[in-house]
Amino acid sequence: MQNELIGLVPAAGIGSRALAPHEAGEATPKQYRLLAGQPMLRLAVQALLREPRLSRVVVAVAPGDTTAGAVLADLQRVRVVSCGGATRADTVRAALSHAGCQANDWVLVHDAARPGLTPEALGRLIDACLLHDQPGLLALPVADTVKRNAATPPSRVGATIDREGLWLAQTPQMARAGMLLQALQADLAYVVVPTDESSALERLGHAPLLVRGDPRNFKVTWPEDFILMEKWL
Ligand SMILES: Nc1ccn([C@@H]2O[C@H](COP(=O)(O)OP(=O)(O)OP(=O)(O)O)[C@@H](O)[C@H]2O)c(=O)n1
Ligand SMILES: C[C@](O)(CO)[C@H](O)COP(=O)(O)O
Repeated sequence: MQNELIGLVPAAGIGSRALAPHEAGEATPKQYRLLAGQPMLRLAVQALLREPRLSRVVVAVAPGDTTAGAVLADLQRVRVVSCGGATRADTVRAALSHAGCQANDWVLVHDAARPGLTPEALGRLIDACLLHDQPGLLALPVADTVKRNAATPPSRVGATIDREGLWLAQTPQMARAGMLLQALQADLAYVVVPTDESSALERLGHAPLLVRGDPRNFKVTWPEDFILMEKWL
């Protein structure tokens, strides 16, 4: 049997940085906020489903979350699992165990907060990983001059960082399911939690491929990002 390509969307975050200062803690998690009339999670899942090589998409939500089931109910090839954890890495690790995939299947982990994923960028990532039989991720070379903040407030420049060779990581990040699960399990021994799948793989000595992403695939993180993403969409 051929190895499956499976989308995995961690969607158990609360979107704290997306809250405007006046918004209460009761606000809707950002993945369910509407963009062009559609919940952001639904748009991110649909972006994956547009790729015919993906056999299915698994969406991992926080225990007790009933919203995802409702907003994704009519989509084929989608399964919601309630195994969200305290960090994104915890959510992805648990979802891998619930996804029913074989060790050699490919998993494409994609943020619910990146609804602007283009079919071209997704296709590039899959082509590269399959061609080289290597894990990989979408990313963009840093275009701006990079500053490090000084240690003491107020914010001021502590140093200018050489941007040569620096890339900003996006998602999807693609790897064999077995390799990724092993990396995320090994990672439990570290104090610093990996913020993406690539970091976990790097700690095991892997060097995921950097595949050119797309500016439209930015992560909706701050309140003003909703307006920008809506314009793109
Ligand atoms: N415990 C967590 C934390 C994050 N995520 C998911 O990881 C993706 C990227 O995370 P981010 O954009 O940082 O989302 P939040 O953690 O929700 O945002 P914030 O850090 O601002 O609270 C999102 O799809 C988010 O739902 C998750 O599944 N489980
Ligand atoms: C995985 C990721 O989107 C890569 O840029 C990012 O690391 C996740 O966001 P977070 O802010 O680190 O949770």
